Amino acid sequence: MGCSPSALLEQIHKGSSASLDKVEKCGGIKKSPPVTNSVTTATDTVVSVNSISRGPSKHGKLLSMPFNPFRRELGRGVLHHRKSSLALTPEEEPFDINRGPNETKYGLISPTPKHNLKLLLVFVHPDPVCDAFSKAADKLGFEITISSTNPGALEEYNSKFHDLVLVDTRVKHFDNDLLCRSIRNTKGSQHSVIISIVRKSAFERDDISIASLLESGFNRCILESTNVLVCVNELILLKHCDMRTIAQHATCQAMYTALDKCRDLVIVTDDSYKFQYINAACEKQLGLRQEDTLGKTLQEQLVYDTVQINTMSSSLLRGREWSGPMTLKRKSTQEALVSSCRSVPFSCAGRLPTHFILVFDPNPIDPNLLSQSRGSIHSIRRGSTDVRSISSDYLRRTSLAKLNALPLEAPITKVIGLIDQIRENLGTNTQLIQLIDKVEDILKSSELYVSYVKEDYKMRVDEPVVSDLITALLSKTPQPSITASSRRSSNDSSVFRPSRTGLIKAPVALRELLDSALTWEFDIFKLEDLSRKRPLQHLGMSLFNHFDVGTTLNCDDRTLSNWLTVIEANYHAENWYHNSTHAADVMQATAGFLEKERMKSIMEPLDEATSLIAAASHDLDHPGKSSAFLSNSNNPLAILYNDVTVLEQHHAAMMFKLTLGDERVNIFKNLDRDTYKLARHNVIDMILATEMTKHFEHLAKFVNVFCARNSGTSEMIDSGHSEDYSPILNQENTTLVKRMMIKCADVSNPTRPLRLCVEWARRIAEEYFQQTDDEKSRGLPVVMPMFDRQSCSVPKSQIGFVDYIINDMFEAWHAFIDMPELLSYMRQNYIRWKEFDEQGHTTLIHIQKLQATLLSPAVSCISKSD
Ligand SMILES: Nc1ncnc2c1ncn2[C@@H]1O[C@@H]2COP(=O)(O)O[C@H]2[C@H]1O
Repeated sequence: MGCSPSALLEQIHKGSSASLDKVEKCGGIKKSPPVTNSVTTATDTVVSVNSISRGPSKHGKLLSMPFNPFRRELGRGVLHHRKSSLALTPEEEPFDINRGPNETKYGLISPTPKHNLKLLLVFVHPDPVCDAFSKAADKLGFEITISSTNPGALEEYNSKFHDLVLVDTRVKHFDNDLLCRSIRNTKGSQHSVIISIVRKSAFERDDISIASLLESGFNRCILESTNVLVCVNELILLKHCDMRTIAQHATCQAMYTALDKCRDLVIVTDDSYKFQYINAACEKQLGLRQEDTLGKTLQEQLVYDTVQINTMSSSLLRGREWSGPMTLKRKSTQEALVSSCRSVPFSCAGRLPTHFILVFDPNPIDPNLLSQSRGSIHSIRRGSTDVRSISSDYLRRTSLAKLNALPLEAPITKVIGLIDQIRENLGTNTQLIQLIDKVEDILKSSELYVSYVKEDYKMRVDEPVVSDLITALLSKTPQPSITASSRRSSNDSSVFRPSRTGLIKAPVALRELLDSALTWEFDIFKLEDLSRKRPLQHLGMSLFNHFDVGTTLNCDDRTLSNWLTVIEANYHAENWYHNSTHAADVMQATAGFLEKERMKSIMEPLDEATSLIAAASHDLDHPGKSSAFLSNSNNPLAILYNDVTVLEQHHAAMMFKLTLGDERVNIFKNLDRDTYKLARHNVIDMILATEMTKHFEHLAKFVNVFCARNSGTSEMIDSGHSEDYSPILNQENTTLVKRMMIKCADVSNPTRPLRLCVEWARRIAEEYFQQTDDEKSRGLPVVMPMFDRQSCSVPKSQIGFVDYIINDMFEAWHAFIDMPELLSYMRQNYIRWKEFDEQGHTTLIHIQKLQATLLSPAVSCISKSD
């Protein structure tokens, strides 16, 4: 589009902040009723302004512009203290950051834009009124000429072309009408404002002399005054209303001339698409005549498809520009043509758009070009218009082009690029094109997974205890933490103190137990017992050895052992659930997963090492309280992490702080910079993935990539192992696997043998109950009221946990990693929880009794010694 007529039009309307109220030749942009020459008193505060359109313009289309100078001045202080924003020239206009969108500054065309305003005072007898106006003009920086004779005044005017002429008409010393007519007959006088000063009494009777004054060419009559301030006020009004309007008039003339000469097709409508103006190119190319279009709508005359209009309206009515192809009909031939359209809303008054400007490219879009990629063109040829698809295609193309031009390579840009390629090859299959369009629209959403959780999932939870649990786990409520002092356990230390014996030599029973460290039935509670609550130290070293982590990190055993010691010391032994036994359990599960063939084929040694490290430290320094509790207690950690992923951020940060804080525990010290960076990234990413509020996001991403070929996870499970899908194993997908792995390890307890599963359930329930107790005693909001030790049904909570969190995740995970034992334990345990519930074994006491009887072999290892 060559020159930018829409911008030109905007200049006129926005710059003037005025409404264009009259199009003489053929109607036009209407907003306010036309006003006539009028009279104001110098003491009036509200000013009505006369029309200054004198004589038909060349194009005959415009205009007079009523304008309230106070509109933008209210609340801005005394006018003469600053340059007014109602400037006559662009240079005068100050930069105003508070300017609204409809008040955008544009220059006004003015014959002599930069000069000081020139005032001619015509007073036969200079008197106090003359004096007052003279002083006022001086204050405003006008260049003043005073004349006391008629011919003298004319001569002065002819030599200086004053912007403003004030004629004392109170006494008929000479023919005021004649003077005014003579000035008006001077070439260029249309740029001058001529004002008659009349007596106060002139308005008290029906004075026909006023009418005759206006008739002879005076713009306005104002009242005599000897008060300088009143005169200042009057002159300001004259400057900003009358004189500015002249400049606006000139600007409009210029702009409309430009519009009539430009090649683009320009249409101005009101907000109901009634024609207000069409330019010459529009008349010529579309076979329309301005006269015929007046009062008619765009739909009646030009655009027949309301869908197109509606699409455009949704943007315009919200004050936004719109662009897209539009199918127009040539009046003369009834031929349809598709033209690229840009439309802009603007407002003459108020905030809502009052008018729309539509600018069409003069070169119609070649329908064949559209048909090459979209089936929709066939409908255009037939005369009907599948505009929605054309339009969306056009927008897609432009947005894609923009996207491609950006120096970005996000997965979504790649995907959208691929989708576009697919669309290009779909030929005329409109159904598939529509599907692809839908897919693209959905993918463009930034909340791809979150909304699924919000909308659908939680609503299905009807059991109160489950609802409490799921809401607490999944809700993105802030996650503060407890105070630093209470975070330390009695034996912990953030600085490593080397043990005198160096590497710990495990007793035989413990070593024997560790021989089974890679089995899914591994008895972690026995390890807790045998290791005297240092399971992480022993199991960790054993697993590090097994996976040769020392070699991968180029790190000696002592440092690895020291690291485990420090990490374990920074778990809170007093926590029922989130202690180092849980860390060891997660590490053990991770090791079990890493042993599987599928994982071995994916994981590099550094992946294995960092996965074990992440598992061991994933809940480091956990305060034993849920995120919601911590949020409500305004803990410094919540402040530090701005309530976002507080605990997980802290676990990860704490791990690096401890590790890097002492060379003797720094297991990364021998890595080169790049490897360290990668290791650090891996560990942080995995720890952060354990945040439950992102549970479904991680699960869905994993399922999308690794289970996508099958219609659902259950199908994959039932059909056994899925050799049939092999997603690309790039770094991004490996990351998804590692996230899923640590997530599954983190909540694997319901998939362990019943004895272990029940003990974990008891421990987590105990931790939740303690939280509820704490909340009550501290007067904090009770986050999970159903987790009350008196009334909570532990089996119900476990059934819900499996139903809503565990089942889908482990089905998907099994489908990937091939561990049927996960599902069989999960299902057996589930049945047992149902039985316990039916039998009324619901409270912790009941569960403990069951542990002592039914689950007795583990009794000695699973009871919690202090
Ligand atoms: N058996 C369980 N019953 C209920 N909630 C559990 C169970 N196991 C784990 N969780 C919750 O799942 C969460 C996973 O992340 P966290 O380890 O931070 O905290 C864990 C517990 O809040």
